[in-house]
Amino acid sequence: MGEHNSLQSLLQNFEKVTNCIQNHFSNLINHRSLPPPTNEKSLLSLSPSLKTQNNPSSSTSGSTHQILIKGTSAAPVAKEELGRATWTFLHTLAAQYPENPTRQQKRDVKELMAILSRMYPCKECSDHFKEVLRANPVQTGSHDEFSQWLCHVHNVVNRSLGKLVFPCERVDARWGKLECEQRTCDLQGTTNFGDIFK
Ligand SMILES: Cc1cc2nc3c(=O)[nH]c(=O)nc-3n(C[C@H](O)[C@H](O)[C@H](O)COP(=O)(O)OP(=O)(O)OC[C@H]3O[C@@H](n4cnc5c(N)ncnc54)[C@H](O)[C@@H]3O)c2cc1C
Repeated sequence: MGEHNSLQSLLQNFEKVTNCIQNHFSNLINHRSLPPPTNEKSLLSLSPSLKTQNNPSSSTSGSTHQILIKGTSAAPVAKEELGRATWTFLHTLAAQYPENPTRQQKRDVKELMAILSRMYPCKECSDHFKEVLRANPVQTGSHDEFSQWLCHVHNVVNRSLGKLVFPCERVDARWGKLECEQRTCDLQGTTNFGDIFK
């Protein structure tokens, strides 16, 4: 009888601990999901071929392979967050832009800016950026030219948003190359045959 009671209280304690862990996890999951979860479940479907490719040992039985992410949906990205990420990308690219770019690199950078002005996923921003590009054609002649040009157009956007202007003589101190071992992050064309055909 005594043994039975202590086993029962042990099981009750175990249940409390598992409930507590479950609550923590569901709080964590709900915290990530913005906007608030609906009754719908988000489905992330993997095609059978993809699943087997990525994990050949996985079972392929059944007609569908679905991961159910209960009550979660990807949080929307704020315009500011997207802007900061894009400027980080662009200034890092400028930091790695070579002193003597190839013709292809010059073309690519111009095209990238043109595409950005058409496809940047904020219409108000891309419309404004089109005008900025028209008034300030991309300067691609060298590392200094491109990074100073980018700093200048970023300042044009800053001004239009009532933000402080950044001192462009400090752009190389603010933005560095991507941290990477053994030059594996160098822009394509800086260390290969591309340079021969400049
Ligand atoms: C092409 C483009 C167009 C955009 N157009 C709009 C728009 O029309 N309307 C809108 O609301 N938002 C727009 N944005 C977003 C906006 O520019 C900011 O990214 C956003 O408001 C967040 O600003 P932030 O103050 O965090 O710093 P950000 O402007 O994002 O800058 C990030 C960091 O870059 C550094 N920095 C700032 N200025 C310079 C500079 N001139 N040169 C080098 N480094 C600098 C600073 O350290 C700063 O913290 C645009 C973004 C991009 C990439």
